[in-house]
This record gives sequence, C-alpha cells and structure tokens, in this order.
Amino acid sequence: MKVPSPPPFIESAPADQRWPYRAADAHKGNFGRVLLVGGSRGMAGSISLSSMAALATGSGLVSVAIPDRCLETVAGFHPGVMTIPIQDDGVGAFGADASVNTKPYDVVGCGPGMGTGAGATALVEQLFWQADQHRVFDADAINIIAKENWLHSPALLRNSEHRGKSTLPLDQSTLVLTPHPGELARLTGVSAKDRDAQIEAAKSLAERFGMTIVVKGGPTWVVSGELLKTAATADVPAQNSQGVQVYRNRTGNPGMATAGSGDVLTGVVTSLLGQGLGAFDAATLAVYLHGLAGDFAAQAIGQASLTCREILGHLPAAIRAIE
Ligand SMILES: NC(=O)C1=CN([C@@H]2O[C@H](COP(=O)(O)OP(=O)(O)OC[C@H]3O[C@@H](n4cnc5c(N)ncnc54)[C@H](OP(=O)(O)O)[C@@H]3O)[C@@H](O)[C@H]2O)[C@@H](O)CC1
Ligand SMILES: Nc1ncnc2c1ncn2[C@@H]1O[C@H](COP(=O)(O)OP(=O)(O)O)[C@@H](O)[C@H]1O
Ligand SMILES: [Mg+2]
Repeated sequence: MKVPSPPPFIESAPADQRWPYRAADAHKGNFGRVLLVGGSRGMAGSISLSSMAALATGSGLVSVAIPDRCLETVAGFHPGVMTIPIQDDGVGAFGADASVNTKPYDVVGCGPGMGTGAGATALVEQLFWQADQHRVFDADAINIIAKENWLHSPALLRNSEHRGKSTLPLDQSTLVLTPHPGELARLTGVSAKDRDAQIEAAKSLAERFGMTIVVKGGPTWVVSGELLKTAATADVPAQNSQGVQVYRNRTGNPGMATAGSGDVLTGVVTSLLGQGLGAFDAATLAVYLHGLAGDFAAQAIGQASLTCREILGHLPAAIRAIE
C-alpha cells in the first residue's frame, strides 16, 4: 500500500518518543497480554474490532472474552485472536453469573457491544474493583457505571463478592474511560450538547478518582488525574504530584463519525497500556494515532465512504508516520 504523505500536524504527536521499542530478541510476551471483554449476539463486530486494533498496534497476545454463543463469530474475524467463552444467558448475552479470570493479562479492555444486562453488570463490577490492573472501559461498561451510579454511591456496589465494602476504590489511576458525548452525559448528567461543561465534568471526575477520561468527538480531549511521576535529577529527588493533565487532539475528521470507529480506539488504548505506557500517555498516543489513521483513510477514499475497516487498515501507516 502506498503511504499517503503525512499531514502537516505530524510534528505535534503527543508521544512520538514513546512508541514501544522492539528489541532484537523480543518475544510476543514482551508486548502485552491483552484481554478484551464485550460483545453479544448482534454486536459481535464491536469487540472484534477492538481485538484487531490491539493486534495491529503491537500487542503480542490478544484474547477476547465473549458470551459463548458468539465465540465462532468473533473467532472468525482474525486468526491471531484467541477467544474465551463466558457463561451465556441463552440468547447471546453474558449470563448473570458471568466472571472472567484476568490474572494472566497485563490489561483489560471492556464494554463494546456487551449490553447492560445482569451478566455484563456483574463483569463490569468485578473489573471496576480490580484497580491493581490497567483497565479501559468503553460504551456499555460506562453505561453500566452510570446506570448503577457506582461513582457516587458505593453502597450500590452490592451485587457481588464486593458486598459489604463501604468505600469506593478511590484510586482509579489505572482506569481509562473512553465515552462519546452521549455516554459522558449518562455518566455525569451534563448535556452532550454542552462540550465545555462536559470537559469540565470529566476533569473533575479525573481529579477525584485519579482516572483518565478520553472525551471523544471532533476534537477529542484527554483529561487525566493519573499521578505524575517526575524523574530524579542530579539535584532534585524523584517526585510525585497530583494534578489534571489535559490534551487536545488535532488529528481526526468527521468521516470518523461511523459505526465501530470508537471500538477501534478502545483496542488501541488497551494495546498501548499493555505495552507498558501509563494511562495518560497511552490515551493521548492512541487518540492521535486513531485520528491520523482516520485522516489517511479519508485521503485515500474520502470521508463519506470511510468505515471502521479503513481506520483499522490505516493504523500501520499512522504508526510508521510517527516511528
Ligand atoms: N458493529 C457493532 O457491533 C457495533 C456495536 N456498537 C455498540 O452499540 C451499543 C450502543 O452504542 P451507541 O454508541 O451506538 O449508542 P448509545 O450509547 O445509545 O449512544 C447514542 C446516544 O448518545 C447520543 N450522543 C450525543 N452525542 C453523541 C456523539 N458524539 N456520538 C454518539 N452518540 C452521541 C445520541 O444522541 P442523538 O443521536 O440522539 O443526538 C444517542 O442518544 C454499544 O454497545 C456499542 O459498543 C457500536 O460500537 C457500533 C458498532
Ligand atoms: N466529527 C468528528 N471528528 C473527528 N472525530 C470524530 C467525529 N465524530 C466521531 N469521531 C470519532 O469517532 C469515534 C466514535 O466513537 P463512538 O461513538 O464510540 O463509535 P462506535 O461506538 O460506533 O464505535 C471517536 O473516536 C470519535 O472521536
Ligand atoms: Mg462507542
């Protein structure tokens, strides 16, 4: 494929020094064991897109946990993706007692296409508490947090083995949320039409929980309350400081307003976390690359014809442009 000439804003890549280095003796285990959780009958494509985006952006091993009935469908998208059947409710959604073993993985991405039923809720609740592990919550994982009001009312977290815990895991610096404006409105109560107020609401959540929030749209913003670690110098010892970091992305175009576009982004953020980037670095580099892939795709075929497939297909060109 001919690589289109890069748009002029390439030099504003947020993290062009941070692309994970691949040593000559590297093996697949060095580049992240990624678990993606989501999908349901009728929306199997969503989590499959995330898994293919993770593979295309460097992840060494990618597994997808899906309701049992969707296994063959998801497995058919890419031969490099492994599939894990999870208890099904009989009609292709997660069953009420669904759970997933996340121990073998470096990072978990969750939400696309999973719906907000009992099984999906149980899984998101499990993952919400596993704050010792990086997690990316998108789509229905965000809708479930909003519906259950977990950010504001910890007493409602009572449907699982976490019953009885009286406080929220306040440190969620390992959590990245990727809401579109409709999802952010559900989470914060702030109208999707009021962009500035939405960004302020996201900042306040980021500060309170230490989490990172990708406020998707044209343009996408990233806000993060992740602890900042300043490296030691000869004169000053290493320091930690808290504060909200803000990044406004400059890549992307309205051709990306197309089904599955955000599912691809979920896979890219999860992939970069799995390769060792911190939450803010992974989120900013992911939205930059995703937007750049969308810009290359629009140059190649035009905005109107752009689909999630073309965004996925142009991720390699976007990576090469910043490497
Ligand atoms: N191939 C597959 O399997 C795919 C499966 N998918 C899965 O489908 C599920 C539903 O997800 P969803 O995003 O389609 O619907 P939903 O969460 O109801 O949001 C729409 C509401 O939000 C509002 N809204 C306001 N601003 C907005 C904005 N900028 N961008 C978007 N919306 C905006 C909007 O307002 P309105 O359009 O009325 O102005 C409307 O009220 C979910 O599981 C997802 O993962 C998809 O990923 C696609 C590919
Ligand atoms: N007008 C736009 N300009 C630039 N990017 C856009 C625009 N509209 C949508 N996008 C991008 O497309 C993606 C849409 O995500 P989302 O709504 O979750 O899609 P889906 O759930 O269908 O996969 C986001 O990354 C968003 O930033
Ligand atoms: Mg989405």
